[in-house]
Amino acid sequence: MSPEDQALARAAVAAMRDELRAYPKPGLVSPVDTGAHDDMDFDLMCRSADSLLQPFAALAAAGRAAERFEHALMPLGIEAERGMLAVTGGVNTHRGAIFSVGLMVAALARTQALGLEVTPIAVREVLQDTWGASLQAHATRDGATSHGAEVRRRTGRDGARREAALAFPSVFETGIPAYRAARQAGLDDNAASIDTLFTLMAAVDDTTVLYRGGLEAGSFVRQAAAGFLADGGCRGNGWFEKAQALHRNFVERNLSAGGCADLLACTLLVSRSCGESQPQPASARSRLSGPR
Ligand SMILES: CC(C)(COP(=O)(O)OP(=O)(O)OC[C@H]1O[C@@H](n2cnc3c(N)ncnc32)[C@H](O[C@H]2O[C@H](COP(=O)(O)OP(=O)(O)OP(=O)(O)O)[C@@H](O)[C@H]2O)[C@@H]1O)[C@@H](O)C(=O)NCCC(=O)NCCS
Ligand SMILES: Nc1ncnc2[nH]cnc12
Repeated sequence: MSPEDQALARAAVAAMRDELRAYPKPGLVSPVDTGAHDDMDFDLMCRSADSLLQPFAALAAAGRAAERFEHALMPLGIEAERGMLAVTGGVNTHRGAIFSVGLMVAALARTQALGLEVTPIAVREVLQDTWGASLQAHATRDGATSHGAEVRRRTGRDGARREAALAFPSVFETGIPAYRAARQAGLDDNAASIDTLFTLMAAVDDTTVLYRGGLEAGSFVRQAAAGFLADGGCRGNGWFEKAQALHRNFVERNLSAGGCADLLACTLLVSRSCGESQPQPASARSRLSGPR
């Protein structure tokens, strides 16, 4: 594995840790509380993210060499899932992230290897050209016993595998533009991440929500997120308290959009790898972010 592969793996884990640190995220785990989860907390999730350093470096190396999804990327992903479950004592902390962030890592590495300028458009095109056909086959593969497959049978809604087959519209058409606009408006990294999370929640069919609460819960999450954004999102007055109130509401309803959290991590990884997020001066940070 090259130093470039290792750097990409470190960037991926950093993006996942930043997603974890962001607060307030409705129903999700953060340093403040465990949200709507009784089997995982912030420390466990950080250990889970850290366990992915070596697997992501291996995925970067495989991606750089344009190795095939079925023969290289998928077995590496399954191996990473095994490692994660060993670290967490069997709790599914990051199965979705291994898949989505792992594919971003592979696509970023391949984009570098081709000598292309690393932009969101280039990364998406490389993902599509290199693994698009395999990801489409993966999306329609029958016989999976996952929660996502059960949601598909019960509701007809698709999740992570369809998202990948379409080369992650939620990341490239929703998350990255939202994060870019939020940073350009002067929001600090926490507020921009929360604003992006709400934008994703308003747009995505998240199978973790649909598994727990069915289509009704899916509509509630999308409407709650759209309402927050219509009120100004993280640019509006009192956004922090409003997001905290929604967080409490989601916990009461036992809802949490784990898939959107993964898509936020993908957004942070690709945005930063494409040089889209520069650190801000401390004065702007304290002016725009709510209390932590
Ligand atoms: C492709 C797989 C991810 C399998 O996908 P499938 O949909 O068949 O199965 P699930 O096991 O349900 O996993 C999907 C996970 O993806 C996240 N997700 C959900 N909706 C979306 C979406 N629209 N777009 C993208 N991603 C989405 C989500 O992951 C997060 O939530 C998990 C934790 O949530 P929690 O509520 O706690 O859920 P559980 O523990 O399951 O249940 P309870 O607590 O309620 O009891 C956590 O994983 C987050 O990351 C979905 O869970 C994939 O597994 C696969 O094919 N793997 C093979 C390896 C591979 O190919 N890797 C590729 C390497 S590049
Ligand atoms: N912060 C978080 N809380 C719960 N599930 C998640 N999956 C990925 N990130 C998560």
